[in-house]
Amino acid sequence: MDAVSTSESKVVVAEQKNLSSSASAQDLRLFEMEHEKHDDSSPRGVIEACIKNQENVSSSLKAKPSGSQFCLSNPRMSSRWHKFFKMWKRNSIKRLPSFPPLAVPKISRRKSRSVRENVPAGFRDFKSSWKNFSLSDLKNATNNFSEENLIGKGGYAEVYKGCLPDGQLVAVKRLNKGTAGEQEQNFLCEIGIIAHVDHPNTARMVGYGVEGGTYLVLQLSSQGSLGSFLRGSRDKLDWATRYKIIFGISNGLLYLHENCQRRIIHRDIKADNILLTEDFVPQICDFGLAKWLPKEWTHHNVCKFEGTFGYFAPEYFMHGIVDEKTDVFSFGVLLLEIITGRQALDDSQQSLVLWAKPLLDKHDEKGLIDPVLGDKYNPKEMERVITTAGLCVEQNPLMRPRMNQAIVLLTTDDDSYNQKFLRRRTYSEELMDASEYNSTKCLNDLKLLKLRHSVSDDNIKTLAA
Ligand SMILES: Nc1ncnc2c1ncn2[C@@H]1O[C@H](COP(=O)(O)OP(=O)(O)OP(=O)(O)O)[C@@H](O)[C@H]1O
Repeated sequence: MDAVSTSESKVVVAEQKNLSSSASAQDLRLFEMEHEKHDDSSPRGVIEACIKNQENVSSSLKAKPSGSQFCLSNPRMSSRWHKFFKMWKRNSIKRLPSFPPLAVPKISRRKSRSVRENVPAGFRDFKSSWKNFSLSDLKNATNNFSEENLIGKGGYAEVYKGCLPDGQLVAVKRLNKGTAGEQEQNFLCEIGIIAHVDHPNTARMVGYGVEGGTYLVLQLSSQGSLGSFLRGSRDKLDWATRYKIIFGISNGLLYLHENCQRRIIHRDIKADNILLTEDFVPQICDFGLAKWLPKEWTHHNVCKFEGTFGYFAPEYFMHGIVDEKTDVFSFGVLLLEIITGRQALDDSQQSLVLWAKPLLDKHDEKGLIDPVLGDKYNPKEMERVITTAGLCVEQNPLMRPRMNQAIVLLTTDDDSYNQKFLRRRTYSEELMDASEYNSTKCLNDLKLLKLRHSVSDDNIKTLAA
């Protein structure tokens, strides 16, 4: 049996909106939360937009639609995503061959063109190749969801290895944690993001199932997760493989942040969410927490504190701020794990960032590098990865590189670029002095966090890293 991967340090620490001590920041957060509810750019927003479109389509066949009739402020819209899910389930059981948004009513060619033009961009690209699996298809594939087929467990789901009748190996993700409503929501969020994602370094979906639960069917990554190599008894990875993995993850993350149709922030970059193909090509998976950010937004504020301890950027747990730099911080933690062979949080809940910071500051490469590697690594590559990791886990987001800069840092020996970046850091350091991310503020916020959520002193130390 394959080793079962678990993410026990996964947390959902509940409402965090009162953490910020400033009233105006809170007001802004509440205002943004209100906007989030009507945000066309979130997965749910797009799904609502789709229903809006579908209703427009059907009414356009019956009567002249009034544009405002379907605006998001219409009270009927509030429960639409739920209606959508119900409709989907109903259609699904009728075994529609493809994802519902493509199943628009039959209309004339001219109307069809105007309908297509009205379909939100994301929905035009929903994969018609996705298969809709019945519950019995999935049971047959996974040997009735047997223990032997269980290959992973996360905070939201259990993942089973499966084999389709044509011999294709798949991973069946059964979203079975939380209430039925939460399962639906997680399912729609994940599917809403993954529909837009198409890159060699992101997980590939084969289909879905909505009968007797909610299921995502993904291509099987036969080497399992990077997490399973970093802990446990599997053979340790050599440096060439580690470097290939680092390069692939950085490309995948750059794609999500900058090159995908929408700006996607993953929010849960960690070793367990990096799958490895037979040839150790890394694929970012688990888009359950991912967020879309409209181009014009600098960042997003979240009201629910979700993610994995050990990978949180300080601005995220202190203020709920989500943007590219929160992913960059988690990517930095991941780099440190790959360099050192240590975990983001060890068995005694000590933070890797806290442990590594003094060594990074002293440029103590020998102290950082995984002893398993001995001297079997490319020193230039190692130096570049260490420098990049150090920058990515900077406490102040301004000092962290964007992913396109991280890739240059990881791949170039051009000292002038590195120096330019490091000079910018000096300026940012000055900014940091004036910023709210000073240690007193940080400790105050952490004490509040402790009071509100019974976080242990050890975790406070960890979070302060
Ligand atoms: N396509 C796949 N191929 C092989 N293994 C997979 C695949 N998808 C998931 N897994 C395994 O299952 C584990 C859990 O999957 P995933 O992270 O998607 O679940 P989750 O409940 O959303 O987790 P999390 O708590 O991180 O949100 C992964 O760490 C990995 O070990």
